[in-house]
Amino acid sequence: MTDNTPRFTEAPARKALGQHFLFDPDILRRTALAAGPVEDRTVIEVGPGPGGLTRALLNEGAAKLICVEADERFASALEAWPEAVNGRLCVYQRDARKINWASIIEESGGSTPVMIIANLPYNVGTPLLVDWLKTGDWRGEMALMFQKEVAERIVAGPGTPHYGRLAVLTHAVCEAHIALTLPPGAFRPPPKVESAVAVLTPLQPDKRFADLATLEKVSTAAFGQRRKMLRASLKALAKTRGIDATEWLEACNIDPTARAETLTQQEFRTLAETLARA
Ligand SMILES: C[S@@+](CC[C@H](N)C(=O)[O-])C[C@H]1O[C@@H](n2cnc3c(N)ncnc32)[C@H](O)[C@@H]1O
Repeated sequence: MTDNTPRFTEAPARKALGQHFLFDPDILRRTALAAGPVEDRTVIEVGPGPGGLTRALLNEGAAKLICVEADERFASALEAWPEAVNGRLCVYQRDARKINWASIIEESGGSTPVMIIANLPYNVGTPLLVDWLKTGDWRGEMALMFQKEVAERIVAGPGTPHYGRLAVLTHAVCEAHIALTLPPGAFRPPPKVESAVAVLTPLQPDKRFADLATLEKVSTAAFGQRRKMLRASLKALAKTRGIDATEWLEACNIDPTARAETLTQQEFRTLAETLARA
């Protein structure tokens, strides 16, 4: 197998683009396979950089690999790879925050559900994830490298310190666990903190919660003032719908003096459903 991965010294890291690169073949293979086999699948990779994970995904048999990279140095190097020339690798030099994912999947001839596997730039990882969670029809399994604390916020359950909006939104549509934790020294240049790969697997369609927009409003309000009782933290949101927060909570069989961190996924769903009907 040809290895056209440029070496780190050829392209100094750009801090503003959150560039911390992986070169260890074992780590790259484990990341590529963290969400399951990629063989014969269409995969999206955001931020391929010098292409270590890209090469691992191709070596593991991804049928179509769609890469979105903001840095023109890396995008143009990847465009010269033989897989890009023969169409198996599709490179888009773009800002991933501005991508219409459904249209690039169609344009590149990919098949759904599409896996998303990426070592994400720290500053854009969370908004991208929230965007993908809200996308129902084309997204499949995801294996996403974040700073460890963000990965912990994604997989957290009720009553734990990292439980918040991100966990509530994630568990509305996916199961999630941490597959791999990496020390700063695994990257070049090393970041300041540890990193971890969060694996998200879509729930069966009948187990998914459809109204993520309302769920996001409820969880954002509830955790926005996480030390407050729910009757206080949800007061302003309830008012926008002309309802009383205490009555709303009681109608959902939730103690109005409880705090957001104790609510289960089902209780958040019930709150969102009731609010949407108000
Ligand atoms: C943490 S590095 C990962 C690089 C490579 N995947 C690896 O594991 O070695 C993040 C990559 O995302 C790219 N990037 C940063 N912001 C981006 C954006 N908004 N859209 C697309 N790519 C972006 C960076 O240029 C960089 O290549």
